[in-house]
Amino acid sequence: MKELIEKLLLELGEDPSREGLKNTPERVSRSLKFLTGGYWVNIDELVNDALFTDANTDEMVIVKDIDMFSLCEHHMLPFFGKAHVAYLPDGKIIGLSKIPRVVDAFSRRLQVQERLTTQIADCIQRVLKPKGVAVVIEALHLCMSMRGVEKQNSYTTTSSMLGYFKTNPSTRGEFLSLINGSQRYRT
Ligand SMILES: Nc1nc2c(ncn2[C@@H]2O[C@H](COP(=O)(O)OP(=O)(O)OP(=O)(O)O)[C@@H](O)[C@H]2O)c(=O)[nH]1
Ligand SMILES: [Zn+2]
Repeated sequence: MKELIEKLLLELGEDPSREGLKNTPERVSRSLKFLTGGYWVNIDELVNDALFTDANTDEMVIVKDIDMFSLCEHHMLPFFGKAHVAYLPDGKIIGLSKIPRVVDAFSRRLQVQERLTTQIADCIQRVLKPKGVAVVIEALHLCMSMRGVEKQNSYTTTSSMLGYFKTNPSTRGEFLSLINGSQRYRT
């Protein structure tokens, strides 16, 4: 990858041997590997030690305002914002930290926001088998703000509702009202 980055710098009209760029191919390569590290995450290993039996919890669990950073697959530019994830337990709960970890595992790839949203929901549904899962992501796409159509404040919201969140309007309504005071709206 380092050689490719060096070639890219040349194509851009830069001098890869100048002081500031000398280690750039190495840095970019490390950085890109981190930003796409989600391809190598084994989701089952990630969550399996943190699934707990709990017959008493049957109310909605929500983790909201999870920072997410991803790369759009069309331009390889960042899109970033907040993810809100909820589930309705059915005899099992998941370690809370695993929810942001699942968000990271699917964010750190080349993505479109819609697919990222469904992958997170499908993953939680598959490993936890709850009565329902809801995921909402609000994000700003740099490919729409620093280039292209150049709109600075246009957030994109996507959602994926499974189980009760899809079939039961009051469950969906409760989730949406609980995330309505989310960080993005407060700032
Ligand atoms: N649906 C969806 N589209 C996205 C996402 N990220 C970027 N895009 C869009 O992907 C499209 C790619 O369109 P093209 O016309 O092939 O690319 P382009 O000429 O660079 O388009 P502009 O961005 O309009 O300049 C653009 O409309 C982007 O806004 C995403 O997460 N979801
Ligand atoms: Zn893009």
